[in-house]
Amino acid sequence: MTETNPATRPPEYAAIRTDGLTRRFGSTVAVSDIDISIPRGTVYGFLGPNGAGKTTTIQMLTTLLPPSSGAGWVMGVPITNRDRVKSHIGYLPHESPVYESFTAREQLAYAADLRRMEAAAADERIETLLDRIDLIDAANDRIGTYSQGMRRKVGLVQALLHEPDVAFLDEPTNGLDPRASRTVMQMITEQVEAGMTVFLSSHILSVVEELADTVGVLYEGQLVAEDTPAELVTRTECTDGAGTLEEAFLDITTDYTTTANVR
Ligand SMILES: Nc1ncnc2c1ncn2[C@@H]1O[C@H](COP(=O)(O)OP(=O)(O)OP(=O)(O)O)[C@@H](O)[C@H]1O
Repeated sequence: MTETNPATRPPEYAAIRTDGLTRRFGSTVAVSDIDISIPRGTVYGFLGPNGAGKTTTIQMLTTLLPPSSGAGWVMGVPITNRDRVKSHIGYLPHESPVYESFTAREQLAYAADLRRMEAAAADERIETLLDRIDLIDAANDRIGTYSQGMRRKVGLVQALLHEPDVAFLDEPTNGLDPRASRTVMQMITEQVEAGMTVFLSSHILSVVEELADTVGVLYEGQLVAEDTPAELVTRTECTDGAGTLEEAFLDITTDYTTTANVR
C-alpha cells in the first residue's frame, strides 16, 4: 500500500491540520501562515520562546479565538464549527480552569456533567484518575486550599476525563514535583497508546523530548522547524554524542534564519 504525503491528505485524515493559519492583533502578527498536519494517536510538541504565538495557536485550534485568515481542522471538523470541535477535545490551559469553592470531586463531577458523561461511568473514571494522580486523600477539600501542583492535577484530570480524541495540554507538569511529573507523563503515554492525540506545549524541554513524536518550533509567529526530537537535535548539529532538545531549541531560536532549512 502506498502512503500518501500527510500534507496532501484530506483534512479528515489528521487529528489536527492547519492551512495558512494566521492571527493578527492590530498590527501584531501573532501567528503567521502556519501549516501543520498531526497524525492521530501521536504527541506533537509545540515549542517557542515567550510571545512566539503558542497560546494564540492553541486558542484558535480550540475555537476560543477566530483566525484572521487560513483554516484549521480538528478530527476533520473545521475549527469554525465550535460545538463539533469541542465534542472532540480536552483543553488544559496555562491556568487550571477550576472553581476555588468546589472540592476536586465536585469540580470533576461538574466537568463530567458538562460533557454529558453518564454519571456512574464518570464517577468511576474520576475515582480512578484521582487515585492515579495521588489526589484521592484531598479530593473532598476545597480547591481554594490547594497548592499550585494540586490545582494542576485537577486541571489535567478534567482535560482527560471524557477521553477526548485530542487533548491540548499547556504546561501539564507545571508546579508538579518529580514523582507527580513522572505519573503525568505515564498517563499521557497511556492515553496516546489508547488512541488519543496530544498537542503538548511546554517550556520543560525534557518532557517534550521524552513524549513528542514530532516537535514544531514557533518563532515570532512562524513555524521555523518541525521534525522528530532526535532529528532536530541531529540536524541542528547539537550532537557531539550528547545533544539535547534544549540545545537544539536554543540553537534554532537564537538565529532561526540560519536554521530555517531544518524544516
Ligand atoms: N489579546 C491580545 N491582544 C493583543 N496582542 C496579543 C493578544 N494575545 C496575544 N497577543 C500577542 O501575540 C503574540 C503571541 O502571544 P502568545 O500568548 O500566543 O505567545 P506564547 O507563545 O503563548 O507566549 P508564552 O510562552 O509567553 O505564553 C505576542 O506578541 C502577544 O503580545
